[in-house]
Amino acid sequence: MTTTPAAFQRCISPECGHTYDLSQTLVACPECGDLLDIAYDWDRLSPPKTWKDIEANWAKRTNPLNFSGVWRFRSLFPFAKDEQIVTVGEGQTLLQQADEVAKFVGLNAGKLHLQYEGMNPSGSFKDNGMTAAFTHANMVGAKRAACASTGNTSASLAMYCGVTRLMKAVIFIGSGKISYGKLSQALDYGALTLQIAGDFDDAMARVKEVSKDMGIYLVNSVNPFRLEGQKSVMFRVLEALQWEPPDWIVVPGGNLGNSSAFGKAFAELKELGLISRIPRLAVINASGADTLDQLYNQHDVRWNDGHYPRHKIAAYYEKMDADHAKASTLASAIEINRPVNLHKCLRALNDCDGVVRQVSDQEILDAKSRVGSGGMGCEPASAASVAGAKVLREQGIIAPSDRVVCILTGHLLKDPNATVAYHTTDQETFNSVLGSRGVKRATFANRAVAVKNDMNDIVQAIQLYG
Ligand SMILES: Cc1ncc(COP(=O)(O)O)c(C=O)c1O
Repeated sequence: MTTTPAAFQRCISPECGHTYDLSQTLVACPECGDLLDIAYDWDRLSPPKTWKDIEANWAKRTNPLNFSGVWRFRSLFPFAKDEQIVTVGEGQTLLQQADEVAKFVGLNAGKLHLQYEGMNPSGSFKDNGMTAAFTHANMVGAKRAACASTGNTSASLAMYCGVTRLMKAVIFIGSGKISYGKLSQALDYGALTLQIAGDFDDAMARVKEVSKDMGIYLVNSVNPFRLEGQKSVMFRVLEALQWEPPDWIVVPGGNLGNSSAFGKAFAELKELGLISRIPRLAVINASGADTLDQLYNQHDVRWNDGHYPRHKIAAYYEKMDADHAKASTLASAIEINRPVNLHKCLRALNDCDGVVRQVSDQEILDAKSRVGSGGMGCEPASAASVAGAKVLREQGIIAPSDRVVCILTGHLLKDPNATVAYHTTDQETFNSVLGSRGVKRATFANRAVAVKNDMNDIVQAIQLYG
């Protein structure tokens, strides 16, 4: 008789590979300190054999689990019983063909798709993973949940706590390191919000310590359950493309949870025989927070069957500390110098024949304005994906005929300051918000026209500019 459960936690290091029961609350392997995966013994779980098997599960949309764009794929991450799942209807997001943005990127018409994760209930992709972590927190009877955040994780956690009343949210943010849109969510949804002196990396180190000491459930993406939910972004992309994998997935890289989750999703889908080809993955750093790009492209750090060069990574961080280097980009959501999922991301890059690039704040804002002109828009960090796709196109790594999916991770209204400053005619506002970050011009600005409250002047302005 087997005693190992069909779903369990497992250390990602092949040298360790220790497994743990789902009932344990862990954010690192107790044996070796590396990251943990949720693993499945598929032979005992009778996984779906075809996409039709999966679709059959969601015929009943009145079941909230099938309404959720995350949980309707639950047969691909079966760690919870239906009655344990906590959902607020997350993941109702859209893959949209974007021909105007394709022109900007340098792709043929019909070849660029934008995955609008800003349409989630809290306005960012985080809800995909939060519903999964929150479900696990509920399974283990947590009463408090905590995170460090650049703003979107905290908004999402605060929302799940506010809606369900199942636990209390404790949020750590670096002081001055969060946009007002995101801060307003945490405050309004009733989270205990701790602004600590320091940046995200400082807040992350603290929340880990405090959670351990006080037995608070940690929902940052070091929590392996988060990434199980985030796999569903790729399931929805495939669904929208009639289950035909694109050539490229391009995603902004901050803590590297998305990229790690996407790589895991594709590796598992291939193992299950649901796809025959894995798309290539491009992870895009902001230039002011480029740890992955530096390690991958300058220091040749690779997954190497799980034997990644720890000494090189440690030396890089030691130098960063010695130099007192701090991340700095107006894409505040990815202003992170110590990405917690680095090792998993290296695995994803290996599995998806990946590439890493960095883009400047100027490139991010120009790309953002092109996305916005398409009518939905995104926050600055999200536009790193589009800016990165453009760079890869220019370098000839992405071909004009490749089918590319860029992930738009957060809603335009999360950070209106950057957007308004980009379009402003007021030099002082431009300089204080953008100029200070090295942004020199608003290439695609759509300036407001100042006009007297006078019928003739208004008509003239419309005739002139409209
Ligand atoms: C809008 C947005 N984009 C991208 C990221 C980075 O995602 P990841 O940490 O999965 O790399 C974040 C993380 O906070 C985010 O809020």
